[in-house]
Amino acid sequence: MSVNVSNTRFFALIPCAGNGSRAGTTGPKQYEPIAGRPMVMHTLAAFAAVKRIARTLVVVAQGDGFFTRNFAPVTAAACGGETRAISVVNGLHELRKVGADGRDWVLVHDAARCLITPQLIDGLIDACQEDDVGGLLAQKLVDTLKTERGGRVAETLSREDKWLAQTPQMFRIGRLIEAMEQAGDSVTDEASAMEALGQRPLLVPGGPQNFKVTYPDDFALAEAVLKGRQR
Ligand SMILES: Nc1ccn([C@@H]2O[C@H](COP(=O)(O)OP(=O)(O)OP(=O)(O)O)[C@@H](O)[C@H]2O)c(=O)n1
Ligand SMILES: C[C@](O)(CO)[C@H](O)COP(=O)(O)O
Repeated sequence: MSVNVSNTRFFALIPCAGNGSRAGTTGPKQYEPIAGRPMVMHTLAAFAAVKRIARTLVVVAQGDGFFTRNFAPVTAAACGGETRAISVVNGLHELRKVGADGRDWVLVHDAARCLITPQLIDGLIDACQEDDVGGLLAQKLVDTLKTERGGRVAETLSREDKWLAQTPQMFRIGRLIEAMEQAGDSVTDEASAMEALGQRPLLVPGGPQNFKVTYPDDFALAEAVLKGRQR
């Protein structure tokens, strides 16, 4: 059964309060320069280009002065928590405080996925806006999948039904708050919180370029892609 989409709005929530401990940077990785500007500014530029997004809220760590200094055209809330899940829940409550309705949609997207494009965001909205549950960008597994025991292969699994979860992940704000609060502080994405409520989010093909900058080598790759797009 599809839902009435006429009055619902779309919000974006960008968790940006991590330390980037795997990235090997001196400060939080999301502010490292990539292709001429801080990583998170590429992420925000993609969302700014999607006109049907009513408002973008960036969740930063307490004491983070980046958005004050940079006067970025976004709302920043210093309500980041110990884990990504806590940052997201706090951000969702902040969205409700600034006027979002529980039935409005939210697209939660990692600041660290700075190669997201307006086309991918629009594609996710188009695919999910009439769905009862919502969904996420994801990438079908291309490699052969092994499990490991003691440094050796334990088993080769079928890759036919395996996808890598990406962001944005798009759900109704009210239901997502309920799901995230029940799932707890260590859940690693929004879809798994919804799954724990018995929901089956839509898998919407993203792309290999929408990777999360996580390890030191990822910065050069992200820079090459962004510079390629600027040409
Ligand atoms: N407590 C946290 C942890 C993460 N994030 C954000 O969630 C996104 C995905 O997290 P990840 O890439 O794992 O970032 P970090 O937690 O910063 O990295 P690491 O695990 O290497 O420390 C990032 O945009 C990050 O800033 C957040 O808002 N609050
Ligand atoms: C949400 C996410 O980017 C989907 O792949 C991922 O789960 C974030 O996890 P991390 O452990 O914070 O890197």
